[in-house]
Amino acid sequence: MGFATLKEYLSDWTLEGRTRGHVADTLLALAETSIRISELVGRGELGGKFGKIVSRPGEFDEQKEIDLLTNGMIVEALKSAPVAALASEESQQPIALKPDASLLVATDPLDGSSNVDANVSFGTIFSILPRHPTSGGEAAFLRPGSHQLAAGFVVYGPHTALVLTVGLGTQIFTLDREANTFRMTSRNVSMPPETTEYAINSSNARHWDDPIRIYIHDCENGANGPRGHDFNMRWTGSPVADVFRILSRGGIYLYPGDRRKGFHQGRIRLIYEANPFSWLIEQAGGRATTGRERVLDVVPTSLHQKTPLICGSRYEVDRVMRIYSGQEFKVDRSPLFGRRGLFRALP
Ligand SMILES: O=P(O)(O)OC[C@H]1O[C@](O)(COP(=O)(O)O)[C@@H](O)[C@@H]1O
Ligand SMILES: [Mg+2]
Ligand SMILES: [Mg+2]
Repeated sequence: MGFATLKEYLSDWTLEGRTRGHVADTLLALAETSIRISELVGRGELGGKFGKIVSRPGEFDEQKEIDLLTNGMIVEALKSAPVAALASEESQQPIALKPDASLLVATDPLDGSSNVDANVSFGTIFSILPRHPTSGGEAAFLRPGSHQLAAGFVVYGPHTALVLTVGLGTQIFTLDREANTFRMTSRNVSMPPETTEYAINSSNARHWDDPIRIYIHDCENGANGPRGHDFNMRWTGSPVADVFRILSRGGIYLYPGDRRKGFHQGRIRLIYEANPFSWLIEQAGGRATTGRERVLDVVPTSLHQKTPLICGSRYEVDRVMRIYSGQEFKVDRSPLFGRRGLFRALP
C-alpha cells in the first residue's frame, strides 16, 4: 500500500547535506531500538517484571527496571550512530559516545513508567541537537529547544506510533509489525486550534497558582461559567499518551509549577520532555508555553531542569497565557479563591 516508510521519508529529506544524513542515521537507530522496546514491553510480564523499583536516587523520580533496561538499549544503539553524547533522564551526567561526532541526543527512555504495570500506554522521547563546537559535558546540552534538529517520541499503546519532526511539519508513523518498520500514516499533522478537552493532574489543585486555578475553574464550570460550554477532562499519567491524544484530536495539557517544595517549576523535564513535545506541537500548529514564555526559547541552566508545560490547541494555550499576563480579566470569580477584589477587569 502507499504508506511511505520512515527510511523513505528520511531519504527524501537527507538529500541536502551531511548533517541531515547524520540526523537520519540517528533517527533510524532510535526507531529501530523503539521497535525492540515495543516487542519487549508487548510481552508484558512474560518478558519480565519491568515495574520493579530498583533505586530511588536523590531528587529523581524512582527508577524501575524498565527505565534502566530501555536506557541501556538506547545507549547501545547510539554507539554506532554519529552521536557525541547522550543525555538521559536515567543518568545524572551525559554519557560520552563518539567525541567528534556532530550530534547530541537527549532522551527520556521510558516516559510514563508509573503505568507499566497497569498496561496503560507509555513511551520513549528523544531530541537531537547539534554538538556544540566548544562546550562538552553537561554544558553542551544547555541549548534552547529552538536549536533542535529533530524531535520525537514513540508511544507503546494498542499500536506503536512514532511522532516525528525535523522542522518540516509533524509526521506520525505506525509500526508495521509484519515488516518491522514504521510507515507514515499521518502527514503534516494539523491539530485543531480549539478544544473542549483539558488534561491536568487535579489532585494538585490546592497547590496551583491563581492563573491555573482560574483557567481550570472556568473549564469545570462549563456551560454555567464564563466559557459558556462544557469541557471534558483526560489524564493518563503518561505525557506521551496525553500529547499523542492532543496531537490527534486537539486538547490542552497542563503540568504547571505549583507551591509544593520541589515543584515550583512543575515536574516535566525541559531538555528531554518539554522541548521535544513543544516542537512537535508547534509544528502541528499548536502552542507550548511555560505560562510566561515560549518553551522553545527557554535557555536551560542544568541538564535535568524542570519546566512548567502548558501545550496544545493554540486558542486554549493563548487563553492561559492571557490569564498569566493579566490580559484575561476576572469577573467576580473571587468567591472561589476567597480573595474578593484581587482580580479586576482590565481597562
Ligand atoms: O504523576 P503525575 O502527576 O500524574 O504526572 C505524570 C508523570 O509524567 C512524568 O513526566 C512521566 O515521566 P517518567 O515516567 O519519565 O518519570 C512524571 O514526571 C510524572 O509522574
Ligand atoms: Mg518522562
Ligand atoms: Mg522516564
